[in-house]
Amino acid sequence: MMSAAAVRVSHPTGKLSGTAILPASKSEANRALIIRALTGEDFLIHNLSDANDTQLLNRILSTPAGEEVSAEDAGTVMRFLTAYYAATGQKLVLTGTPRMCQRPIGVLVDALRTLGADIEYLGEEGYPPMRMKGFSGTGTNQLSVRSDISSQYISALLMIGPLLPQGLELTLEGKISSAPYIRMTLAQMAHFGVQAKFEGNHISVPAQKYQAKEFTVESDWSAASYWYSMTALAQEADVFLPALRFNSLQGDSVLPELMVPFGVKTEFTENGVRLTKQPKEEKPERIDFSDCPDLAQTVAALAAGIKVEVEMTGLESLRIKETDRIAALQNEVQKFGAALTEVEPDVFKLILEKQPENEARVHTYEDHRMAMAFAPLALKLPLVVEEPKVVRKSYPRYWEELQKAGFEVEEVQ
Ligand SMILES: O=C(O)C1=C[C@@H](OP(=O)(O)O)[C@@H](O)[C@H](O)C1
Ligand SMILES: C=C(OP(=O)(O)O)C(=O)O
Repeated sequence: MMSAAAVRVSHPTGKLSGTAILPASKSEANRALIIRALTGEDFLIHNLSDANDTQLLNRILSTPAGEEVSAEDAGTVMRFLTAYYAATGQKLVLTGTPRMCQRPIGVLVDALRTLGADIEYLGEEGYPPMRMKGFSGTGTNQLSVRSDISSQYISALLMIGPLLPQGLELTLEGKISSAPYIRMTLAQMAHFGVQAKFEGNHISVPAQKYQAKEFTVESDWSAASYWYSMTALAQEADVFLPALRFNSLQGDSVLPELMVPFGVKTEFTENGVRLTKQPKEEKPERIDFSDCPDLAQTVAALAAGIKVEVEMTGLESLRIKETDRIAALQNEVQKFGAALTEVEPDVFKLILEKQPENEARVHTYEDHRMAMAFAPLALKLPLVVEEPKVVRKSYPRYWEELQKAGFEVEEVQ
């Protein structure tokens, strides 16, 4: 199924029940892997994600680096390794997929150069591939970095901060996008014995040593979002998601609150989360995705599927992810009778225009979240998802878990 050109997805009963297995968080796993590499010691990371983004980083870090390393399509791998190779003075070429070479990295490279890294762009200035040429460490420890493009640049810098001779004093300029991911980085650094201070727009990381220590990766709240969407779309639903925690490091754990207006009830139990349907109480208001950009596609697809008009903001960073996610959403929601229109700068309104297509064919733009966000709409009408293998980036078992939940997933051309 993973290699099929497309899958036809349907759900004969529209009723969902049972347990769905989530992948572990690739964000937490990739931070733990980088920090483990920085300690130079071996310790166990439990529940390491089977996501390709994590398996790839684990492979790269556990084998001697050759002359060229590919981060493939994994943003965290590209950004975290750039800082890691800079700080450890490794000399090699860092590249990725053609799309990765269109995802900007200039803010991070400029910051690392200021710290004393020698980095050369091999293609377009500001974009991978880059040649990492060593680290002189003669730079300052004071940095001002734009924080409105990607938090991954900040996380990458923070993780190498304790190893720099004078630590790191980081001033964040502009809006702080994806802020929970910065807090996740600091929380994981604290787990490994490194104390930092985040006040206002300033982060201070004194020079320190990481302590080798086991770490357990939590289940992935971003992946849970697709089960929230399925619960909202099903006629009846009672879904159990094991191992999700209320006190999560992940910003996407806002889902229980965010999904109330869509009619999903969340109960936390000792072993995980139970999702059931409840009446849709109120119309969802304008939703700001600045702190949880990976949930935007889930919500846009769901709103089209349950025919709820919604306003979405905080979407700037979506243009530079696995694909231009705004353009991709605008194309695909149309097939479900909706339109996503920018009504004022950075405010997008999803409105309902016409009847959904019979058996819509969803294009996935090499973006795992396009496949996973639209597949739940099969609870309403059968649909076709192209390039189903894209899910391997973060949730390789996605289609198997759908089948367990009563979906029919059949290979087609
Ligand atoms: O640090 C991380 O693990 C991530 C940060 C976010 O990216 P941006 O900071 O680029 O928004 C998020 O979209 C991505 O899936 C994972
Ligand atoms: C944006 C994502 O990943 P990355 O930026 O790490 O490629 C994602 O998983 O939605």
